[in-house]
Amino acid sequence: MDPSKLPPFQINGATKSIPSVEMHTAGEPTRIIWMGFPELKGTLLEQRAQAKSHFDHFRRLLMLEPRGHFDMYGAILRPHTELVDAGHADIGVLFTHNEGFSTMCGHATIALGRFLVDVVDTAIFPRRHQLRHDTISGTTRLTLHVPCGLVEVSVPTLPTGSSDPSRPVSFVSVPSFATAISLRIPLAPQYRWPEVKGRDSVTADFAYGGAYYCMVSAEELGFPRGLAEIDVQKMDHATKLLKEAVVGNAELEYLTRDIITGEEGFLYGIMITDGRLGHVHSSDDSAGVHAQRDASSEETGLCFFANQQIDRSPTGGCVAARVALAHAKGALAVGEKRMYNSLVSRAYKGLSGFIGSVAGEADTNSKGQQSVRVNVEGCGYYTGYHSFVVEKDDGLGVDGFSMRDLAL
Ligand SMILES: O=C(O)[C@H]1NCC[C@@H]1O
Repeated sequence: MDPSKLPPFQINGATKSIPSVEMHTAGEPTRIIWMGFPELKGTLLEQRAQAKSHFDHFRRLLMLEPRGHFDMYGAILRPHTELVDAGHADIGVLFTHNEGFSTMCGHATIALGRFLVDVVDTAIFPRRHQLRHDTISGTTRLTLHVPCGLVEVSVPTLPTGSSDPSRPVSFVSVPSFATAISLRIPLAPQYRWPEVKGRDSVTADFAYGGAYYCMVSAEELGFPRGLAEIDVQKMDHATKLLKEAVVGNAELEYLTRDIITGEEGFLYGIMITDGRLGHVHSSDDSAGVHAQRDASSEETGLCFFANQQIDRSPTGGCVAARVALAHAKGALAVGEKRMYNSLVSRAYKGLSGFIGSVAGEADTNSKGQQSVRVNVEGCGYYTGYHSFVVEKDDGLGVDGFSMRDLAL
C-alpha cells in the first residue's frame, strides 16, 4: 500500500494527508515525515527558523495529541539544503519534539539510516542512488545534514540492498566536547526540590554532542538508590528545577548558548546518571549481549529533554556528549567502548543500549575547546506506517495539544 494515498473510507473534506513511517530505537519513537509539511526555503538553519516561527502548529499536529503524545519524536526530511546542494551531504533533516526543533538527535539518526537505505522512491530521497555501498563490510554510508552539522552514518546492508536489522547502525558525531566538569550549580530557594533537602547547590558536568546536556548523578539530586528505584514525577520535578536554575543563571550562559545557532538558554537535556547499573540480560539475548561483549564499561541514564520529555533510548547525542566528557576526564581512551543504557534498553532483553567511543580528536572549536568525534552505535526498527488526515470540520484544526500542559 502506498501510505501517501488516503485510506479506503470516505473522509469528507479531508484537507491534509501526511504520510509517515514509524520506527523505534531502543524504544524511542521516530516519526519520519517527507511530504505534507509546508514549504521551507533556504539553508537548513533558515528552514528550521521558518518551521519554528511560521509552522509550529504542524509540529504540534504531528507530535502532540491526538495524533502523537507528550513523548513523541519526529524527523522531517529536507532534500535540499545548502550542504546537500553543494554535494557535502546526501540529505538534510530537521528534528522535532514536544517543544520545538532540536539541533541533533542520535536515536533518530540511527532509525533514519535504515529508512534512507530502504527507501526506493527518489521523490523522497533524490540522492538515494549515490549512496556508497561497501560489499566487503556489507554497509552503506551516507552523510546527513542536521542542524548542528554533518553526521556520517554507516548502515549495515544485506546483499539485497535492504538495511540489515540484525546489526547496529552507527554514526560519527559532530565535534563534541566537555563544557564544564564538576561545576557547582547554585540553587536559590525557588529552585530547590524536596529531595535536595535544603542544600544550596548541586554539582554536575556539562558537555556538547550536537546539543548541550547536563549530566548529574541520581544521588547528587537526592535519590540515594540511584536509578535502581525510579520515581518519575519526583525526578521530573528535580530536573525541571535544575534546568531552570542553570538557564536562569547569567553566569552560566556559556553552558547554554548554542555554538551553531547562537540561541540562548538552550540546555537541551538533563541526563540523570547511575554508573552502578548495567544491562539486565539473559543468556539468550541477541543484540544486547553482542553489543555488551564489546564494551569495557557501562552506565545507565534517564534523560529529560525539551519540555521534560523522557527519552526511551540512551540519547545518542548525549552519548556523544558523555563520551567527550569521559575522555576529557581521562576516563575513556580513544577507541575504548562504553555501553550506555536507558531504562528501556536495560530492562528489555534483546534490546541493546548505545555503544559510544572516541573515534578521533577533532579540531579545537571556535570557543577554544578541545573536541572529539564520537562513534555511536545502536539498533532501530520499523513499527509501521501511517497517513495523517485533518478533516475540514475538525474544530482542533491543524494543531495538537498536550494534556499535561493543559492540566498544569
Ligand atoms: O538520541 C538522541 O540524541 C535524542 N533522543 C531524544 C532526545 C535526543 O534528541
